[in-house]
Amino acid sequence: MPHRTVTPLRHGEEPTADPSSEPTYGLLGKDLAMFSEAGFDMQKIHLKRNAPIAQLYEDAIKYEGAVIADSGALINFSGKKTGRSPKDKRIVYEETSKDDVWWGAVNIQMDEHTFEINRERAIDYLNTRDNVYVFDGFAGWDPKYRIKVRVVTSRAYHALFMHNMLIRPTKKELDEFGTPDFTIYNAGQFPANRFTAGMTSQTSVEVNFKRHEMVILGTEYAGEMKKGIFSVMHYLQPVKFGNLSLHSSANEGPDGDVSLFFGLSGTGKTTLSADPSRALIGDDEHVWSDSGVFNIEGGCYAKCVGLDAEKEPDIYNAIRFGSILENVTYDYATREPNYEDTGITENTRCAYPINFINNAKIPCMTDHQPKNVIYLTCDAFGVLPPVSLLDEHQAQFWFLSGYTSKTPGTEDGIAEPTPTFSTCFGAPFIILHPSRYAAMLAQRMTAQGTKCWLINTGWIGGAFGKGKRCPLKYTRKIVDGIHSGQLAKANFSKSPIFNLSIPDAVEGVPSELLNPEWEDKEAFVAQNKKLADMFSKAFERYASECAPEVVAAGPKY
Ligand SMILES: Nc1ncnc2c1ncn2[C@@H]1O[C@H](COP(=O)(O)OP(=O)(O)OP(=O)(O)O)[C@@H](O)[C@H]1O
Ligand SMILES: O=C([O-])CC(=O)C(=O)O
Ligand SMILES: [Ca+2]
Ligand SMILES: [Mn+2]
Repeated sequence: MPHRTVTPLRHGEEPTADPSSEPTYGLLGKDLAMFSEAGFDMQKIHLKRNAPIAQLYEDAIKYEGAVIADSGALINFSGKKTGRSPKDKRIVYEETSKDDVWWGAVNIQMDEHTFEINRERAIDYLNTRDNVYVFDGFAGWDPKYRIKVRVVTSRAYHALFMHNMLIRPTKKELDEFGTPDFTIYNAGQFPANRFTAGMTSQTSVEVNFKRHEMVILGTEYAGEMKKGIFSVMHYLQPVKFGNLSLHSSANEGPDGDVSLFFGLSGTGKTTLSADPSRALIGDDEHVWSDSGVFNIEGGCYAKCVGLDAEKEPDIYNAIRFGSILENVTYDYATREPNYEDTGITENTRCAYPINFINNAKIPCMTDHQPKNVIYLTCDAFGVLPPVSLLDEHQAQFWFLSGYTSKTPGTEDGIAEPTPTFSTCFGAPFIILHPSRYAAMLAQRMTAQGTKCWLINTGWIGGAFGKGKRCPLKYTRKIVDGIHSGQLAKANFSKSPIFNLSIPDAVEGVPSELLNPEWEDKEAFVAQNKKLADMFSKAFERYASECAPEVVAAGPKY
């Protein structure tokens, strides 16, 4: 490609006025025809494929009201929706996947015809835009199991987000990209028609495994795209390859010991996997294959609320040119992001390419099998110990339960700690019956002799309102103790009701902190029972699918 020098522009002049010399088109012949066949008006729309970061910045600033932060990151806003919309997510009922999908509250059915209507609505909308952005990249670092993903969107910010979150192709890979394995049509700026069959709001996020497509209407929250691809992997990896997809972060120590950190949103996957003494494989979505562990993504999507340069330096320093801050407010005079402000949402985020983390392991995969699996839970009841060791049946019980608690303030209408049981630590993303993932996990952990730990990053010394959140510095020490092998050698005592094995000492952590018991012992036991009741109720729906030992590994009283 010959270089073209652009002379200074006059006010209002477009730098890419001549589309034939647009360096980022990169689509010719068959590749271009693919867009016409999909319904795009190629005479009219200005298609920018894998555009350079700088161009996406310019467009986001010009057309979307984005601004540049003092660090060089791009600050964007997602509009009305500032989090995912699980109630508006649907899976198309069709013959190729219908027998594998776990239909119900998590995977809501959509018929094929309605998908066609929404797909056409999305493409019609995109055809009305002057600029349409395409990002072609990969999901999955292991070349054996990766898929080619195409994102088509009307917002430069969405293209940059997926540039950061997918695996970026080399020039050669882009030239030879060919037909994608999966395509996202993101028309999130445009609403779904509420009178279309099955629509309950103006938001619709829908996945069609037969067409290998996803359509987004009525939400501009960028996380929908990332978690949409995760859902695709939760189907493809087990069904096509026999691999286990995981809502977890992963890192590797200097001796090649791999840890997986499972946990629901906000429990600490990103925070705890960023560890200066270990190489980061990834912060949110992985696959445990026959040959090891690989990251699905090319980037991280970190929570920004209360972000502190001293407590989380790796994440703080990753926020620079190329990173996207989402729904973070800023000081108008200095362009400094205000991480304390939750005025727009608690769920402020930053998306950055994983290579912005100093000790990222690139390529983001390992041929070592996990030595430690850590379940993260943020317990607002103040019942669970900061760390405990689970036996193999408890490991399955806690995985299927997927417990954490939401705390007041995070969501509207949450007045007291609200337990959430999100199976496989990620119910909104799973496609198959949870017992299929649980069985694969158990089989792998047993085969590898993997140890399973439960870490409570939530309240200790009392429930929410009385106790305090376990200080991050102590949780980090606990994680260090797991990695050094020190914790496995500790003496353990059993907790009441939940029967968890609690170590008596962890280097750098005050011993009294390790035992969750409150001064008021009666109140502590009552609180244990309250939570245990919730566990038992939540587990009812899985009980018939698991071995009696797994059911028996739950709380007893
Ligand atoms: N003891 C602790 N351990 C871990 N995180 C803590 C602790 N105390 C407070 N935090 C805070 O909790 C939050 C954990 O969020 P994190 O981004 O790691 O969640 P996540 O599991 O990656 O969620 P998601 O899947 O939504 O990305 C951070 O804001 C972190 O600063
Ligand atoms: O998907 C999102 O919006 C953020 C995330 O990682 C999660 O909720 O697990
Ligand atoms: Ca995260
Ligand atoms: Mn996540």
